[in-house]
Formats: sequence, C-alpha cells, structure tokens
Amino acid sequence: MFSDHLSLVQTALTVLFTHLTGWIIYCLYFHPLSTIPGPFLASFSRLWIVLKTAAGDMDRTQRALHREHGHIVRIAHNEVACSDPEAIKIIYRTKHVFAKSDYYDAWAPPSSGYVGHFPSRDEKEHNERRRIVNNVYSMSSVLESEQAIDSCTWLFCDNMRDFATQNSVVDLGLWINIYAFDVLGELFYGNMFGFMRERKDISGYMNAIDALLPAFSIGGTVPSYLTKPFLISTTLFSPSIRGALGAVKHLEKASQAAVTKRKDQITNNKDEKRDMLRKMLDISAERGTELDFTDSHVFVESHSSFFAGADTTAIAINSILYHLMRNPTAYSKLTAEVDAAISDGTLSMPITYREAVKLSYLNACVNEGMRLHPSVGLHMPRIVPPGGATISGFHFPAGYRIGINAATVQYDEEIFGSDAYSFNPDRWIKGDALRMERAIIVFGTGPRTCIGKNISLSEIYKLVPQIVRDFEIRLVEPEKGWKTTDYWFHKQTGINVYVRERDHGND
Ligand code: HEM
Repeated sequence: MFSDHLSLVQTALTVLFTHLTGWIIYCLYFHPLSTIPGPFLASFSRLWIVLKTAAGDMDRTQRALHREHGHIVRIAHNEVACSDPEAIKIIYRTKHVFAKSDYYDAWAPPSSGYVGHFPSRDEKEHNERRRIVNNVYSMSSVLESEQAIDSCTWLFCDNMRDFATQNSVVDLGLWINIYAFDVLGELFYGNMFGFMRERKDISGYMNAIDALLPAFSIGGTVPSYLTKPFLISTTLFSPSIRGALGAVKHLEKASQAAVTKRKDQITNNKDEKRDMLRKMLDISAERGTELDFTDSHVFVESHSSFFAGADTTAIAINSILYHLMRNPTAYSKLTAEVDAAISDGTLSMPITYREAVKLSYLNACVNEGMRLHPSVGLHMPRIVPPGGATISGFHFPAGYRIGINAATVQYDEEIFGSDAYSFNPDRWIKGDALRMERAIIVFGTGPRTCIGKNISLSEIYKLVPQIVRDFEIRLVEPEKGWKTTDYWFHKQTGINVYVRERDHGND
C-alpha cells in the first residue's frame, strides 16, 4: 500500500519535472521571444516580474537591465520591456492600437458596466466613453476653475507661513499631497475636502491608497487567472487592505453625498459654480439618455479622479521642488526669473497658469523634474495587435505584452546626453527640446494619454512659482536622499524641510 503511494508520488514528480524541463527548454530555445535577453527566471515564468514588482523598485531594476541588455528585455516568458524612444510612436499609436494588457484588470472595480477610463481594455468602448467628457478636461475648461485652485494655493501658503513662524520641520511631501487632494475636491465637488484645513489625511484615504497600490500592482503582474484570487486573498488576510477598502468606501459615500447635494442645489437654482462636476452633471441632464451618461457615471468619473490624480500630481511637484533644493544654482535661477517677472508685471499675483507657462526657466525645471522622476514608475503594458509588429529590430507576433517605462526611456543618454541621470534644467534651454519632448511619456501618450494632464499642469505651474516667490525652502538633511517606492505611483517620502518666508519689502 505504502509503496503504491510512493510510486504514485514518484510518477507525479517525474511528470512534473519532465513538463517543467520541457517548458523551460521551449521558452529558452523555441519560444517566439526566446532570442530576447533578460533575467533567467523571467525567460520561462512570470515569477521574476511579480517578485521585482513586489520589491517596489522596478524603475531602478529596469534601468539596470536596459544598461546591461539594450532597449529590449524579456521580463516574463510572454512580456517584454522596451526603452527605445523610437518605439513610443509604435506601441502607443493612435491607429490599429496596441490594447491595454490584462495588467489593468487588477485596477478595475468589480462592476458589470463600464469600469472607468484607466482600467478599460475595450478600446472602442473606451474611445466612446472618453469622448463624452473630454471637453470637461480641456485646459480652457480647467482654467474656468482657476480661482478654485487659487483658494487652495492660498490656504497652502497660509499654513506654510504658520510653519515658518514656528520654525518647525515640515513634511513637504505630505503637504503637497494634501494640497493636491483639496484641489481635486474643489474641482470635482466644488468644495475642498478639508485635508489642509484639518491638517490631516481625512478618513485615512491617503493611507488607503498607499496600502492598495502594492496589491493592485502585484495583482496585475501575476498570471491573469490568479489576479482575482490574489486580490481576494489579500483582502481576506491583510488587515491593512481591509482597512483601506473601508476608507475608500467612506470617501465614496462622501463623494456620492456631494454629488447628490450639488444636484439638489442645481434643481433649486442655488448653484452657479461652473466646476468640473457641474459640467458633467449638465452633460448628464442634457444628453444623458442619448449617451448613456447617468449620475452614476458622473460619480465614477469624479471619484476615480481622486485615485488617479492626487498622488500623481503631488509626486511631480515634489520631484521639481526636491531637485531644486538639491541644486542651489537652479533654485536661485528660478527664483530670479519669478521675481523679475513679478517686478516687470508679466506675472500677476495670484500667479496665473497662462502667464507662468511663458517663463522659460520654470518650464525647464518642470520638464526636468518630471523627466527624472515620472509619477508612474512602471511600464505601461500593451498587447501586440494582430499582424505583429517590428520594434527595435525584433519582430513580435500578435498577443505578446510589451510596454515602455517612462523611468527608463526618459533616461536615454542618446537623447538627453551623458548627464541624463542628473537634474539639469538647462538641457531644455540649450538642447533640442522638441527631440527630448518626443521621448517624454510622463502622462502616457496616444489614445490612453492622461485625461487629467491639464488639471495637473495648472496646479504645477501655479504652485511651484508661488512657493518659490513666497518662501525659501531647504531640506533638513540635504545629504540624506528621499525614499521612493514604485507601485505604479512612484511615491517619495522623507522630504522634510525648513520654511522661511521671503521678505519682498516694497517691491
Ligand atoms: C502629474 C500628474 C499626472 C501624471 C504624471 C499622470 C500620468 C498618467 C499616465 C502615465 C497615464 C497613462 C497610463 C497608461 O497608459 O497606462 C494616465 C492616465 C490617466 N490619468 Fe493621469 N496622471 C496625472 C494626473 C491625473 C489627474 C489629475 C487625473 C484626474 C483628474 C488623472 C486621471 C487619469 C485617467 C482617468 C487616466 C486613464 C486615461 C485613459 O485611459 O483614457 N491623471 N495618467
């Protein structure tokens, strides 16, 4: 009896071993991607990409891999990372698109309807749904709410003044983050959520996003049949994920209540604000039936902006300010440019977006801060469409995954020069800016490019010069770098600063 069991186990192990050996040999020598270099573990499984994503430093890992192997690296048996600037226009093209891969399924809410712009993988449906709201996100539409952004900027500066008087250490990263949440509250609900007023992470929402990001990033990289079980088991076994989901639910309820309240005010003619929420409610009221754009779509649109838009914007602003603090020459040049523009009247107070974008050195600092530390630090995977594609000299059959990480392509030394790893805003003034711009994918590109880009740019171009004008900020421990974690959002922590209010006398 015992020996029967033993031989059964032996047979099973032999079958397993033979199958695994056969699979590895196939992947290494006969698979369509077999000639592409990369880590051994990645060549026959998805284990490498899962483990490296879980480590939270894929940006550095991928840069090292591309330095070693070139533009094309196999990061799973069926997936490739590409760092070739020339490939951007192929992989993220607008016609015969490379659809989003199943990575994005992990980010989709459990829903039978449209899952939202970001996770949607049905390119046709996405295109139709996005067209309904595109105008609401245009720069002219966002700037109709410029005063709302100003009110957040004033509150931010008031708090900084307080800290300056107290000479206390400020966690700048946290403050920029809560600023970005409050701006979205103003734009999408006509009300700040009160993060800055309360000086805290309301309902633990920021912590909730931090807890969910690793689960979604890893859930997207495991084989697709494991995505759901992985997400369910993390919910069951991780108290922090359960807590995070509770916080998200809480904010969802608050958002729903805000939408309902606004609708009531509109019905009673007590609402004159032309913010994003109002514009979307108007679309729903006027053409909702024809477009199938109901209040619940409006709610998803507003709520998902919180998830997608606050951290990303904060990461960009943090990167610009952090690099300026570590590069005193650049910081002084920017301060001089802003001061001069205020003195000669080309920049008003409060600083307007349209005036700020005309400042060349500010532009250079913004571009350089987002180039060196893109807010999304993982590659954006797509599926090679029918017919296949030739990219960087390799032919890829249909169905395989390929993507580019902004944190690799934006370090390309051919394009950005041998100092591509350094913060050097002057490259945007002295170098070939158009050529460099073509290699920048901070906001993605093609049909899935970021819908909230104009919101972020207006925040960045208004807040950064305002801070530079009103304050002098310096790192508490300049020799100590920030800490970063890369779970799609490439977040920084440890940007502790001293703030001093600048004295402009009578100028
Ligand atoms: C500096 C700030 C931001 C950065 C760097 C950024 C980055 C990106 C990137 C790289 C993508 C493309 C992802 C992909 O192709 O896989 C994207 C898409 C998206 N972003 Fe942003 N984002 C920012 C701000 C915002 C804001 C403020 C919002 C909302 C208010 C937003 C909402 C979205 C949405 C909904 C998508 C999906 C678009 C689609 O597929 O149609 N983002 N973003």
